[in-house]
Amino acid sequence: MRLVLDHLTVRRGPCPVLHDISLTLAEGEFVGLLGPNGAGKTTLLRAALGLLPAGGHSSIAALPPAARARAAAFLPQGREIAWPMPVETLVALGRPGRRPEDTAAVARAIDRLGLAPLRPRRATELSGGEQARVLLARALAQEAPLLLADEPTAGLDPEQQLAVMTLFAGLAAEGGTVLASLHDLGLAARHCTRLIVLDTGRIVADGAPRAVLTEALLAGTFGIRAHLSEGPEGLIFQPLGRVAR
Ligand SMILES: Nc1ncnc2c1ncn2[C@@H]1O[C@H](COP(=O)(O)OP(=O)(O)OP(=O)(O)O)[C@@H](O)[C@H]1O
Repeated sequence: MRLVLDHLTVRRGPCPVLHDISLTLAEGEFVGLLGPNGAGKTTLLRAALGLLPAGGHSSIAALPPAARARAAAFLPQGREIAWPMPVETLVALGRPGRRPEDTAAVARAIDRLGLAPLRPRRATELSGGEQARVLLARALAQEAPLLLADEPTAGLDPEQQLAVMTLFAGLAAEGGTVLASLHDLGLAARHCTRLIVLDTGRIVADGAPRAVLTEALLAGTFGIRAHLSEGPEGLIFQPLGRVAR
């Protein structure tokens, strides 16, 4: 499902923290939403979903609540689980209902995140990274055509980070639309089909990873210099140092 944002603007107090964002995400795209701390990534995701008051238009926020819940799944930034319930019960919260297809969707989400061994454990007794994967499984159990994820790889070990990026690329390859905020530019460069970079609430770059991650953008927006090359398995990106802005 397409996501269309048209002149989306969010104010916090007197200051706009998201300025006039217009973009269209198509089926089959895995888009990395990048930008330094405070750039507006979380604000954009939440406003697109209608979770924040915003000016302009979002095709998802405009839907009635039930249609919105079917259209879009959201992984918020907060990862702490407060409910002492078994992993399987928590994942099933993403897919309430007792039809066979609901049970199958929950089982698929548990399987996709490699959570089978943790299924009977109490969610509050898992490690931080394990809890993060449980919350992602809950979002995936919705099997919505659009997935918005706020820093989905934060707190995960390298294998699990790669697993999540591969999973998201697979969802896009199957026709889904994925928008994920990311701080790891290497993972974004390698796995995303498109990168959108925010800086102080505005889009400063949008396109294929190789075209977006220029020396000038890395220095001007992120304050870093980096190595970027084409490897046999895709782009290789390694931050090398800070630069004066
Ligand atoms: N409740 C709030 N009240 C006032 N300002 C806010 C509020 N929430 C966020 N902001 C401001 O909005 C701007 C964008 O914040 P946002 O959380 O969207 O950034 P981000 O790109 O997701 O950052 P990070 O990478 O640190 O998670 C920041 O300047 C932040 O200080």
